[in-house]
Amino acid sequence: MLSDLMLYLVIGLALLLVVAVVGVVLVVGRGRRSRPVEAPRTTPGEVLAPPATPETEVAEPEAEPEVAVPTLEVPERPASRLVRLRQRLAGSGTLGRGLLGLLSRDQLDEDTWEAIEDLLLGADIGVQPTQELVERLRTRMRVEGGGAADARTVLREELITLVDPSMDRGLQVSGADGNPGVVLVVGVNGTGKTTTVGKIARILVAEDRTVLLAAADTFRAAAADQLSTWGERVGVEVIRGPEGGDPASVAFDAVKDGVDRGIDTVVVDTAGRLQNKQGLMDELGKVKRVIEKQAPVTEVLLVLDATTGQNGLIQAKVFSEVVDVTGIALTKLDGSAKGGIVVAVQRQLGVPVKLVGLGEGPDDLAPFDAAAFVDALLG
Ligand SMILES: Nc1nc2c(ncn2[C@@H]2O[C@H](COP(=O)(O)OP(=O)(O)OP(=O)(O)O)[C@@H](O)[C@H]2O)c(=O)[nH]1
Repeated sequence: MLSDLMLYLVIGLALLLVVAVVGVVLVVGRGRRSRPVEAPRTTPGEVLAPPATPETEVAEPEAEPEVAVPTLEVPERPASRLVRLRQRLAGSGTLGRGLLGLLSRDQLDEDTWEAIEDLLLGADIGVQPTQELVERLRTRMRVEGGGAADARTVLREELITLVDPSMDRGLQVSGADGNPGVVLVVGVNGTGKTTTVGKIARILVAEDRTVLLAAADTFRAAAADQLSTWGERVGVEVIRGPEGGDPASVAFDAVKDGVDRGIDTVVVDTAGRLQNKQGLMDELGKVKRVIEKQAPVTEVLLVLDATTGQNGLIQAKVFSEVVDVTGIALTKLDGSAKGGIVVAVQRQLGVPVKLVGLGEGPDDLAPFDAAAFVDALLG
């Protein structure tokens, strides 16, 4: 009897306990859900997702508020970029396919050779290199000729010879005697100069080098902003000056900073207004002289737009007379059916193409390689 009473008492207490626990859980849960969300604090210029409206209820389960940690991008390593060269050029590889089609004909008559010549000239290879190539192709096809496979081998070898695999295409990004390497980037506005500086910074970061960028294009504030954005994405500092200020002073400050801080490479973006040759000569000459009070310039990289054809060659000539150009970055090769400009510009300046721009994406800049380029052309 007494034990029955005790049993009912225990069951009753247990039920009470369960009701109490469920009640507490419900009250706490509701309290949490109705807590207003704090609007995130922003500072000017910060890019954030649209803020949640205060007082709105947040759906369950409640997540810990995310702290916006700026994540740095990890740029692609240069070696894997060459794969893209093949894809991008294959799209506009009319030159390679056209040449192969003609050379594989059973009868290589005069009309065919003329068509081959027209194709080469149309791809901006230039008159002299075209004649040389056609001459060599004629001889070899006569001696070795016959069949599409042979045509491909002969054409590949001769195109590689024309592009010249013996040229040193390494970008000089290292300084001597503890100085940083200084890369001075020159070229007409719109060729992709600022973009190329940003892309070079990414390549250097991918190779674990410390980098500083100098926005010495002080004529357009947007150019410095553009460069700052490139820098922020990979954690590279950008030295800039007041709009309309002296470009040489920005370049000097950046290189001095680079020397003081033991930076590996300083890349200097310049303005390339071609209003007249004397003005350009004065400006670029001063930038280079002033930099060299701190450390020697190790590379003068001329940025050329591959789609501008003969115009690009004229620009190249003017710049090479003003500064001692040591390498060429050929941009927008992805949008050009005129890959032959590589040959023409190297011949004109006697300077190697060291980098090629293959698109607007951040890692669309690849080190140039003669064999990979020809293979990409031939598809
Ligand atoms: N398709 C393609 N577009 C490119 C390439 N390189 C640069 N561009 C584009 O070309 C345009 C001009 O590039 P910028 O870097 O601003 O040219 P810039 O010579 O510095 O000109 P300013 O900034 O006016 O001094 C931009 O829209 C780039 O995205 C490339 O390799 N391929």
